[in-house]
Amino acid sequence: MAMANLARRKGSSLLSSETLRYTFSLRSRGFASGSDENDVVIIGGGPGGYVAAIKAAQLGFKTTCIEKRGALGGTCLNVGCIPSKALLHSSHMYHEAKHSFANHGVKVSNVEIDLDAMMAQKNKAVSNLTKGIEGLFKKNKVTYVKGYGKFISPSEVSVDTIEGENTVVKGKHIIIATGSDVKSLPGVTIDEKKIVSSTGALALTEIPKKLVVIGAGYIGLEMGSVWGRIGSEVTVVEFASEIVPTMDAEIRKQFQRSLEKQGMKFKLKTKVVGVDTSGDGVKLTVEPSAGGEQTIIEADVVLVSAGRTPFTSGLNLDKIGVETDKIGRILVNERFATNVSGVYAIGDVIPGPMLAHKAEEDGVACVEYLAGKVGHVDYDKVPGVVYTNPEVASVGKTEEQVKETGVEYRVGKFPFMANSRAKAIDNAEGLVKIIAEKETDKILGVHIMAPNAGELIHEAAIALQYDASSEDIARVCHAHPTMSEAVKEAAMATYDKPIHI
Ligand SMILES: Cc1cc2nc3c(=O)[nH]c(=O)nc-3n(C[C@H](O)[C@H](O)[C@H](O)COP(=O)(O)OP(=O)(O)OC[C@H]3O[C@@H](n4cnc5c(N)ncnc54)[C@H](O)[C@@H]3O)c2cc1C
Ligand SMILES: NC(=O)c1ccc[n+]([C@@H]2O[C@H](COP(=O)([O-])OP(=O)(O)OC[C@H]3O[C@@H](n4cnc5c(N)ncnc54)[C@H](O)[C@@H]3O)[C@@H](O)[C@H]2O)c1
Repeated sequence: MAMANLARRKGSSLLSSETLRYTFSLRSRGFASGSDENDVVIIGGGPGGYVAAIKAAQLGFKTTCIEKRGALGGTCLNVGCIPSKALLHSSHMYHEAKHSFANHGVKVSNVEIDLDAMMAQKNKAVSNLTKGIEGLFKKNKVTYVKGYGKFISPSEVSVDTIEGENTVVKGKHIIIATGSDVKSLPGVTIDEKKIVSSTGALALTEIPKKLVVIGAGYIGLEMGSVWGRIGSEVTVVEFASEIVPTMDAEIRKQFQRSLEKQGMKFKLKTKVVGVDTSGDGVKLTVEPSAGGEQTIIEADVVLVSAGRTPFTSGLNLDKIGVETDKIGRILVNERFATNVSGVYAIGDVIPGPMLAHKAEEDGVACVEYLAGKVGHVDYDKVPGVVYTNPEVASVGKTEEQVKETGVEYRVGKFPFMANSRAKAIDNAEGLVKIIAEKETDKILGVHIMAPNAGELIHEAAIALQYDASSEDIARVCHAHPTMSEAVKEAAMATYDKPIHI
């Protein structure tokens, strides 16, 4: 995705005092007409769709958002980011109480897990947040239609509402934000009881004694951590030769060791070739990815987390002629326009990282372009975080990717073992790794493994966005004692020498 010039974007940003004038200019261009036709219609109310809807309304567009599930927030709020992070936090607290409190002189006895209470807390978090978005729609005057949308023409969407009626929503611009769904595996039928997707894994009613996870990616490692911390024996079967294949190799190796120390078992270079659910549990037949001798793994529950696939089912894309690629992703240009005039797409349904914050950025940029402004998303600088313990966060290129470009580079590292805050709290696993161009010292990638890596990474994200050098970070005064000082020291190690090792 082309990167817009930030300075230009700043220059073109709307001051609130200009909003009225701007809205008037939209009207004079035929927008916000006062008829029942919308300026912008969005199909899908996930992080891409609902953020695009709010931003469009804020820009003066008459906006309608159509969502089929009866709750806003999409996969992320309902069955993704939020419930998984709620369970990760609760299970972490249990694990800490059981295994770490005593080291800090906190004695607790009879630490027990109350699964119903844990699920209730997760459900409360989800429902508060989804209702919050409805509130934001009202505040911003976004019309919310609850139902399944399908194209009748490039400017008309027929909606089967959840009340059982049908209505047609018209728009000058229609944005497809229908997200993604679980990628199924041949011969493995998800029943959300014994064989579950992430959705089922977020709502199990009993702690499985044995959990087998298919796919060592984001979902497998996060959900495997949740259930492993509260008692499941977790085995992860991964087709590739490594876990999270997109991660920097050095960080990935340390990460795998850490998960193994926590009890997670890995069967790498292995594929599932058969599933038998006829007995009490599940029997999985696996064999080496390249073929070979078959073995059986037994499980009470199997989680299928081998990726997600764009969701466009029932939209009638064929009817209006919207082009997709071989794996069903909608093809768009740098302004998120499809090949059909007036139809756009954002989020998980188009190419790029399948992440909530990326979908949000797409949504904002797409409607900014519609408003004649300059949108901005740079897929090379989207941070990624695996919310395990420790967390692993990264932004920019891995060392392997930099090597492939042929650019000469330097690497600076700093372990949390040498960070005073990490030692003070007795949580010093992990490191910061910075990769910078040798000639210019420009930062190319930052990788962090630490308990709060998902928060620490944003300093690096800003640095990358502003083309900073490692010396730029190193010369910024960082508060003491903080984990962030490890980022500064890693930066010092990149262009010169660190102080504390
Ligand atoms: C278990 C799990 C954990 C995750 N954790 C994270 C995380 O921690 N951080 C992160 O960044 N990402 C995470 N993700 C990924 C994140 O959820 C997605 O990247 C994000 O939700 C994509 O947003 P979206 O708006 O493109 O699509 P979605 O969130 O999928 O929203 C699309 C919406 O469109 C609706 N829809 C579809 N078709 C129609 C139709 N025809 N008519 C009306 N409505 C329709 C759907 O009901 C859905 O609500 C996680 C995903 C999962 C499954
Ligand atoms: N923390 C987060 O940001 C977060 C959390 C959860 C999900 N997500 C998003 O949701 C998407 C889907 O998550 P996911 O974990 O399902 O996918 P993933 O792409 O992260 O990982 C899938 C893994 O399954 C492996 N795999 C594929 N086919 C296989 C097979 N037949 N047998 C064994 N292994 C196989 C792949 O090699 C890969 O390692 C992610 O790509 C991510 O974008 C993000």
